[in-house]
Amino acid sequence: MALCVGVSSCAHIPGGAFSYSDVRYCGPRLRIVCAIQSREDAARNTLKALKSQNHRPKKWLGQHYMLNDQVNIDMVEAAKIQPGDLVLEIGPGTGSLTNALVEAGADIIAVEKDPDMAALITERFGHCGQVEIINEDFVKWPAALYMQQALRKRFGESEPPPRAKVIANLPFNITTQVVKQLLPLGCTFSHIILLLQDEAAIRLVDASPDAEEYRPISILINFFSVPEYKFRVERDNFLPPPKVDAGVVSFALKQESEYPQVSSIKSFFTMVNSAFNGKRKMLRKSLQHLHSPEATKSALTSIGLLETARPEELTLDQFVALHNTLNDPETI
Ligand SMILES: C[S@@+](CC[C@H](N)C(=O)[O-])C[C@H]1O[C@@H](n2cnc3c(N)ncnc32)[C@H](O)[C@@H]1O
Repeated sequence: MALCVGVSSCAHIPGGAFSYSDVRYCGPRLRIVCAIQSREDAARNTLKALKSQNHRPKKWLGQHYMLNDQVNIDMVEAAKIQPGDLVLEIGPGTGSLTNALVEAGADIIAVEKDPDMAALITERFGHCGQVEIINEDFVKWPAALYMQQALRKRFGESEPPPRAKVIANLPFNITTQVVKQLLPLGCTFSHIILLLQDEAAIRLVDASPDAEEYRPISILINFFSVPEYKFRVERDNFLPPPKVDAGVVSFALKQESEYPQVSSIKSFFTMVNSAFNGKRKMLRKSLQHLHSPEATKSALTSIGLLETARPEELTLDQFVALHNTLNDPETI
């Protein structure tokens, strides 16, 4: 538990607010926590920061800024941030979520694509040893490599190897890409907390074959993580308000030893993607460029399914069994 033992300095931050630094006791070490603005000022400061830069939110970058600091605090709580945690934030924008992370005592690596916002957040948090700002497009940024190096630099070769967390009020247009990019990185990240379009949030956590939008990404999510829908966020909490409400989702990432046992992850997902290419087609047809229809029929019946099975009828475990049966020469 972080115990604030004294205010040590006070500084002005863009947007007219005052921030302060304090000293916290965090387990074995004392830690300086900086740049905390008063909670009720979050919306006002976001507006002022944008105005001071004459900044109009850029639609093509999905810039919908959070005005309700309680949402930021709830996201930080959902990520179970502890003082000293290393956190990757995607798209910090004006820094309202960054501020909540700083307040929780995290060290933050914030990747922002918009140079204007990167400059604004550098001005706001550059003085603070807790925040490193990187002006890059996240989808082209080598997240695993950079974060592994950052973990080693902070924690050395300690055992078990420490993992970072990811938190983001994500631009909606890169949601799927980010999920696909980050979920297989269970040796680097332990938890990923994302604020998404509510419809996407519900769809991503509901990976049962009965779900309307059961797709390869549903299989991918459950293969690499344990997803959980956390809470809904009404659209009027954002500036400008988006056309739809949002929702917060948490993914607890599995480590490699916890993945379902398949002989090759690559060939497993090749099979899953091929299966759904022919959605509503029987698997014996959609998989015929990988396995003969006879082999698929025989594998399906040997794992207790009908030889007419279609991809939307199979659970993750059944896909795993199908893959392993089809790829084990002795069982066919
Ligand atoms: C929905 S806003 C969230 C801003 C801020 N975190 C908040 O909660 O108010 C999304 C942010 O992501 C940034 N962004 C958009 N595409 C990005 C990308 N490919 N890589 C990194 N940042 C991106 C935008 O410039 C914007 O600052």
